[in-house]
Amino acid sequence: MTRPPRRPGSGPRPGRRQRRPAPRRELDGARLTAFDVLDGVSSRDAYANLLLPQLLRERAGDLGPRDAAFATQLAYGALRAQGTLDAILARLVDRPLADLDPRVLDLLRLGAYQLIDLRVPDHAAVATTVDLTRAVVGTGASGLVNAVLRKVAAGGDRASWLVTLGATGDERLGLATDHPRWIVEAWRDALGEETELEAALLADDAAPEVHLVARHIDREELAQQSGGEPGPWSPYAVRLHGGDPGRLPAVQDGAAAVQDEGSQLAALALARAELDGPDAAWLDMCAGPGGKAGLLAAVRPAGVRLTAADRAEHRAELVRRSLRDADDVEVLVADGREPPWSEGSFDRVLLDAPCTGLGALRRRPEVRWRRTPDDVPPLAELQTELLAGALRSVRPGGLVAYVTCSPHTAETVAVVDAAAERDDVEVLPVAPLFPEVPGIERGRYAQLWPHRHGTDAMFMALLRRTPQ
Ligand SMILES: C[S@@+](CC[C@H](N)C(=O)[O-])C[C@H]1O[C@@H](n2cnc3c(N)ncnc32)[C@H](O)[C@@H]1O
Repeated sequence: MTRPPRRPGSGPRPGRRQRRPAPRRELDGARLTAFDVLDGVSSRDAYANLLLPQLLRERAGDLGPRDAAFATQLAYGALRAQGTLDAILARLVDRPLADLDPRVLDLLRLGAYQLIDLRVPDHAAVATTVDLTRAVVGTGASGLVNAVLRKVAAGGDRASWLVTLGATGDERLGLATDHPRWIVEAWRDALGEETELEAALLADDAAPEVHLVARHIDREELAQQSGGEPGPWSPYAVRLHGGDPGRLPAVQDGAAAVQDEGSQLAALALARAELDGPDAAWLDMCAGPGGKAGLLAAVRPAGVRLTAADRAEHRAELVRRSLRDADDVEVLVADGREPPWSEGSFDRVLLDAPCTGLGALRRRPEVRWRRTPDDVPPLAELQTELLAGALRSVRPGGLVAYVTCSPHTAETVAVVDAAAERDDVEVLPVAPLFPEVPGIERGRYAQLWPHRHGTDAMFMALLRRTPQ
């Protein structure tokens, strides 16, 4: 094990007489880093996918690659498994979990995760968590942590605990696959059948591969440079099995970028669809941070001008960076519900709408516990208004691609079905644009799934504003 990273406030307090420290095992840097991620998520609403890489960068001198990988597994795994861990801990702690010091609860989650899901020996999981408790909370809390974790260990692994918890139906499915019950129900509804549901939820609980998009580099060359393989669906995708994509020359110089293969297909749906009449002005209406705009800029035919807009200034700035080397692009700060451009200005419009993100939970492990069903109706209202704005922005005969990284019916089929009731709107089927991708039909629309396609659960619909 490498040296544990120093944390602010962990040194001796000035002005106090130093007692000789009791001999103690060295703190485990990977576990400490995982704890710091859980603590940031609980106490400051941090995003684990931003905080963890930052901590790993800051502590690179102290943590070796194996420590970094273990810290990632621990932090992401314990965050994903929070519902199951809390159900177990609630059985063993003699007060509501909300009454515990939040740091103690996070330490219990970290220890319990190692016991029920990882093959960490009981004594190592318990002893390292007790050491960590002494260091970050104090000796007073370590007795409780020790006692509770011993009971978790005595209860066996996750499968045994599921039996002990006695859950059935959707509750069991949620506990087995790390999803709150309302998301289990939303995925069942979106899948439209039962047989694949558990596989879909399990795939949504696994760590995703990193996908690259080859924007201005031959993808075979990118595959060679990165040690990855061409993706099965997008002609621009390379799938990586490890390594830090930020170190690749092609990513550093903007010729390639990190982008889920499903997001690539969503941008390609707009670019591939046939269009009658002029085809010179494209709009990405909700473009921040610029992933799909970057691919659209790279694949558009010569002579097409791309406008990319976002309501948030800082997101528009990220789009500017993503498009820094592209000619004939314009980046605007604009609200798609009340756009500054004239009606019918564009031939093709991409609306990658703000959504719950239920299709990208693999990348944001804590989001499944942060989101609630109450988030859905206001987002559906915003999506409906934005789709009306997109249809106003496109010329008669032009195309709108409506995309979300959520499969939730209220954010997908319901929004597009309602728009399609208009006399001047026609639905175009998406699946024929991707004959090489099996199993994407969702009625007239398309839906990607982690268990079928190894991508985020992206939804895509294509609408044509019919000439009147
Ligand atoms: C799903 S993200 C878009 C991701 C982006 N297309 C990409 O591939 O990188 C949705 C974006 O919509 C923006 N947004 C939210 N409300 C908006 C509005 N009323 N008008 C324009 N943009 C909006 C958000 O700031 C966010 O950047």
